[in-house]
Amino acid sequence: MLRSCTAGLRSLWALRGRREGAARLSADLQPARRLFSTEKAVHKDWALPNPSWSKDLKLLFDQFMKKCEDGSWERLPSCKHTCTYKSEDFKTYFLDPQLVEGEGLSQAQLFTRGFEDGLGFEYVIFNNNDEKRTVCLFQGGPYLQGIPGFLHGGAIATMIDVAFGSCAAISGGAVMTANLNINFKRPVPLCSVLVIHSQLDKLEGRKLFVSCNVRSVDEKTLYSEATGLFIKLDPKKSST
Ligand SMILES: CCCCCCCC/C=C\CCCCCCCC(=O)SCCNC(=O)CCNC(=O)[C@H](O)C(C)(C)COP(=O)(O)OP(=O)(O)OC[C@H]1O[C@@H](n2cnc3c(N)ncnc32)[C@H](O)[C@@H]1OP(=O)(O)O
Repeated sequence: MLRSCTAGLRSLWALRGRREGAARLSADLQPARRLFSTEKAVHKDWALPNPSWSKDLKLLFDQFMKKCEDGSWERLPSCKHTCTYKSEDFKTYFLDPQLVEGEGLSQAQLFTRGFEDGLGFEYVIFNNNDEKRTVCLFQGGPYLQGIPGFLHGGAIATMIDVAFGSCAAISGGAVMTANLNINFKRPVPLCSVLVIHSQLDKLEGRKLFVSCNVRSVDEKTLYSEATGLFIKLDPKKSST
């Protein structure tokens, strides 16, 4: 079931014009930290198989878990309510203390994890840190329909953005999407499994250029190709 979102949450990341000084932030963020820390109680990892996962998705998951055994790949855990992975910079520099007053962040959750099992985004991301690439295994559920029987392009774009974000974060840490370009080449049947291969192509100062292809499980069908630009957040800039 889709959950409701407060007006405050909608502006969560649109905070560049309202940044506070670092000293003031560290004092004012105390309520925010309390909110985040209470969420540790529900620290479930959603990037693990559940009964809605198809045979294909489970099979691929097992294959990649095997690749993790020698340390070359790692599975990224995924939490619904709070980010634990390299997200401290976001909290430190981008969280508006005003947002956490009242109901604020208590209802915040990751967009892609806001659906009941199997209805929305079912996915897991594996990182290869040495090769600076990721593989995202994604099953798009019935609530992500666009054209009848097919996945909504926005859902594909969302998943590409998430996969890119993880790939860019390998080298960039706290990054944000600046640009996404997607070529949708074939419609994706609803509830099918997609494999998104992302890689870092170029690192230029704070700019991380990434690209990906989105394929069927057997790799025979190329559904989409995309490129993206991510910017490593600059703490000096963001605290002025
Ligand atoms: C991704 C997270 C990964 C880490 C976190 C791990 C947690 C994991 C947990 C859970 C996974 C969840 C994953 C979610 C993934 C979703 C991500 C999103 O949806 S992000 C929301 C949408 N994006 C925005 O709202 C940005 C809005 N834009 C901005 O805030 C700024 O424009 C920003 C930060 C992108 C850049 O601003 P400046 O002030 O820091 O930097 P300036 O000086 O403007 O640009 C730096 C360089 O980049 C170029 N640049 C900037 N934007 C460009 C653009 N659109 N196209 C081309 N070049 C651009 C500039 O020309 C400049 O280049 P020159 O250094 O001069 O060569």
